[in-house]
Amino acid sequence: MKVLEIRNLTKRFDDFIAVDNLSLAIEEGEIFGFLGANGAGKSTTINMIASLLHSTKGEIEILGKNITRYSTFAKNNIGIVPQELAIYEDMTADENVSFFAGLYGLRGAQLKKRTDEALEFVGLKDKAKSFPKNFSGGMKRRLNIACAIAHRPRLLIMDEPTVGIDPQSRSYILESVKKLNKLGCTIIYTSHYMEEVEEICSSIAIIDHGKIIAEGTKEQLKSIITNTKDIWIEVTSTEALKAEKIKEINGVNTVEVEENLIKINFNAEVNSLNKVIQKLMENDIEIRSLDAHEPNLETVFLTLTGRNLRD
Ligand SMILES: Nc1ncnc2c1ncn2[C@@H]1O[C@H](COP(=O)(O)OP(=O)(O)OP(=O)(O)O)[C@@H](O)[C@H]1O
Repeated sequence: MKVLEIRNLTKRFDDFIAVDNLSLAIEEGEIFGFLGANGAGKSTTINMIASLLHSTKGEIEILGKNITRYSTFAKNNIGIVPQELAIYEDMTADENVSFFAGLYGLRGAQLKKRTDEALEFVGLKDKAKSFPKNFSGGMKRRLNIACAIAHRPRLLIMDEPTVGIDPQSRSYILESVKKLNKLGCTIIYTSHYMEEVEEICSSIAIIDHGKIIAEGTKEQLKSIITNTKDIWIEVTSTEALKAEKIKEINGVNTVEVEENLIKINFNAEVNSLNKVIQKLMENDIEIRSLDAHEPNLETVFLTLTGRNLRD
């Protein structure tokens, strides 16, 4: 069963095309990673799925029903954890959750029960009567999640839910995502943290300039780049290094410099390592060690878009 199907979705802001004829389908039970650099079009797409923004063209179906024609059905089956926190600081935690659950039509004993369950789920039951203005960033995020799940949506959309929070809350959120998914909720998860996406997502789409440029399981995405290899060169100093000079070498796809580490992605069919080493020696850059690395999602992203996910 497809929880979400998007066909030829386009969003224009005047002359600018933020989402460009995008098609996508998500099967029930997935944790779907939606990856893209800043400005790639993720939030615009998500806002159209959540009916917060009108599309210029195209169709969106939730559980087989068009979201414009069946707007109440769509609303009741979607939960959204927005990038910006959407909680009221001067309402207690349980009042916040009840308020949002109430917007989905829950009332009386059921509203109370679902509110308690949602707070318990995110580990804030003992804070039900506290005000979020006294919460840490991570606790506010968790409350935001409780507000989005109390009405038990079949599809939960999480837009960068772990930005700027402590590691403990972060792992709490990741565990809750997995637990929610086991309970039958399908999840769309956007993040700038590639390792999070590798850890929890069963399938992934990469969006760039409003278009899906790759889609599949982690393994499928990694297999796109079997014709490349990653070599990390540790040097004593990168001060004299001109990364562009290395990038010019035939067979070098990307070069990243992190402190004393140079990460190079090569085309496996061209032997360019000798030339790279020669270039480093010419610039009096002393090599400490050299390691071959398995490609990860970061490499896939870099190879396909020519950019880091976090710029
Ligand atoms: N209301 C708007 N009017 C004009 N341009 C917009 C509007 N909203 C978004 N854009 C543009 O559309 C593009 C896509 O933006 P969007 O917020 O969807 O990107 P994103 O992938 O979610 O990025 P981020 O990771 O920064 O949230 C950007 O270039 C942005 O400037």
